Amino acid sequence: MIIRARAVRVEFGGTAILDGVDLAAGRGEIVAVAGENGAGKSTLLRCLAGLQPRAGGEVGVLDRAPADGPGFWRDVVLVGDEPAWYPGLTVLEHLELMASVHGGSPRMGAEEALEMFGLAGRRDMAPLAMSTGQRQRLSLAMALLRPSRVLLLDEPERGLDAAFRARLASILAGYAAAGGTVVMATHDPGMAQAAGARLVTLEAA
Ligand SMILES: Nc1ncnc2c1ncn2[C@@H]1O[C@H](COP(=O)(O)OP(=O)(O)OP(=O)(O)O)[C@@H](O)[C@H]1O
Repeated sequence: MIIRARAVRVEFGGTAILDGVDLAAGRGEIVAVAGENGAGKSTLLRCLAGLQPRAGGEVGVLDRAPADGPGFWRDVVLVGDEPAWYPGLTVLEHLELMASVHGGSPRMGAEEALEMFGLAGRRDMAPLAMSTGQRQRLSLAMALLRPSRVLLLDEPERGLDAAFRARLASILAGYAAAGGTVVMATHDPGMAQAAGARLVTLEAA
């Protein structure tokens, strides 16, 4: 198993938000976590990313405990809240920066990412001058350009139009077909199904 969470418990202020949560994802698998607002999907993803202290249970990612350190983030990509954009850098330059930081082995070139994510016409813009959905496309493009083995996505469909959600489903299916593992929180079961995801529902604790 690439990802294994067992009996996870998270508390905020003494109240359990997650209790007895199990989740597993293998190589080449996409797991979509559904559930009502507040069920704890983002919290679970943060546990998998090693960013959320647990009151109980175990979490393993790539056979080790997730830890917020460079070794971990070389294999794992988390796309959650909107990232901070670098002032003065264009859309293309953000992608080039990501490609160069990741040591000459990006999963695709910056130009290819622009095409794949429908941003070719926005290449010279500042990210903050783009729409919400366009900025989400750029977040995803930067995540998919990096070499990785695990993608953790928190509502990746956020702000995306229907046509691009369909494209995202096929991009994620391709990532999994190449051996990657995806866990995503989502409110779009159709997109999850189109990606070939296994759907699990998180009940509020
Ligand atoms: N830092 C925090 N302090 C206190 N409570 C928190 C904190 N973070 C999250 N919570 C609570 O934990 C619960 C789960 O939140 P979480 O964001 O994980 O839910 P979610 O399933 O991702 O929801 P949504 O579908 O709205 O994104 C919520 O009730 C929220 O209020």
